[in-house]
Amino acid sequence: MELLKIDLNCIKNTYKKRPCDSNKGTHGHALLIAGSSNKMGAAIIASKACLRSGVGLLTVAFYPENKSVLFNSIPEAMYANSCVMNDLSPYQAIGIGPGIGVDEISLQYIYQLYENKLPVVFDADALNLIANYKIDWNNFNFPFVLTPHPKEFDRLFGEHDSESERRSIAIQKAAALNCVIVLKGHKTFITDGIHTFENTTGNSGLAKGGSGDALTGMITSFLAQGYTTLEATKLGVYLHGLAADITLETQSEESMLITDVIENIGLAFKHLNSKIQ
Ligand SMILES: NC(=O)C1=CN([C@@H]2O[C@H](COP(=O)(O)OP(=O)(O)OC[C@H]3O[C@@H](n4cnc5c(N)ncnc54)[C@H](O)[C@@H]3O)[C@@H](O)[C@H]2O)[C@@H](O)CC1
Ligand SMILES: Nc1ncnc2c1ncn2[C@@H]1O[C@H](COP(=O)(O)OP(=O)(O)O)[C@@H](O)[C@H]1O
Ligand SMILES: [Mg+2]
Repeated sequence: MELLKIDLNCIKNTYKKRPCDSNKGTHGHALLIAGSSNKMGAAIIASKACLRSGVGLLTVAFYPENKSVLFNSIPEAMYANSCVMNDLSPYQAIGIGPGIGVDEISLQYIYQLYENKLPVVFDADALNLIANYKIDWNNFNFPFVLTPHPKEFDRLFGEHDSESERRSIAIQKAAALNCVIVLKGHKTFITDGIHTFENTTGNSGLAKGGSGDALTGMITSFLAQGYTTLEATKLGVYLHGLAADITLETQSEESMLITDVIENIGLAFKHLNSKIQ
């Protein structure tokens, strides 16, 4: 199977310019299920990255006691009480997992998705819940993306000794589960079981807590805007890495924070737009 590079040429063919007569409804409404009392940072990071990636509306679902944390840091986002999150009709895409924890309460979020038809990004603790509670993949009758780092990948699909072993299992699993798998790392690998891609952007400034949470927000944003699971993951992974590379102009790989990277998503879009006629 040919390994295609996710570079500017590839992304130029994926990215659709924003129409000048659009409105917030045109760009979709994303639902992020993220954060818990000790990990509200994960929800804030994912939300900011989601909004910076062009979504029309964003609702974040988590425990009610943390409501003010969201409103104080992201006034653009709306809030849904995660305990009564049974009406998914307002949304176009769902991202679930960053910082939600792996207890029985968080498990309910996974159960609530069973009847859903919207595309879903499963990340972080959502992946750990699927692994810990041996959730049957047949419950997921909707398009979905898995975004594991190597440790999460091994929790889901068994221990592997090398990255090449993980890549070949990822291809098999993506084909069998009819999903897209994003195996994160230095050169993030993406597969839908038919095609394989390797990202060319990003640097070790991203090797810090919260970087993956931002990626989940970005991919969810692109799904809500109508990109397919494969397009949304390619765009998200490429722009996430490009924003980190642009951040090297003002920060080092050591000093870079994921919040700096999120602030540069705009420059990453500008760079991409400047290359498109
Ligand atoms: N500010 C926050 O609230 C943060 C919340 N986070 C959340 O905390 C929860 C736990 O996630 P973690 O990922 O930290 O914990 P995990 O225990 O799942 O994984 C952490 C370990 O995975 C390994 N790993 C990661 N990437 C690797 C790579 N490319 N190659 C080899 N090994 C690799 C490393 O050994 C690392 O210590 C998640 O829900 C996550 O979303 C984290 O994202 C950190 C920031
Ligand atoms: N050395 C590196 N070079 C390029 N990208 C990296 C590097 N290390 C980590 N990343 C990227 O940073 C993100 C880390 O995600 P993850 O491990 O889920 O972090 P967290 O859960 O703390 O948010 C992934 O997108 C990964 O590809
Ligand atoms: Mg993560």
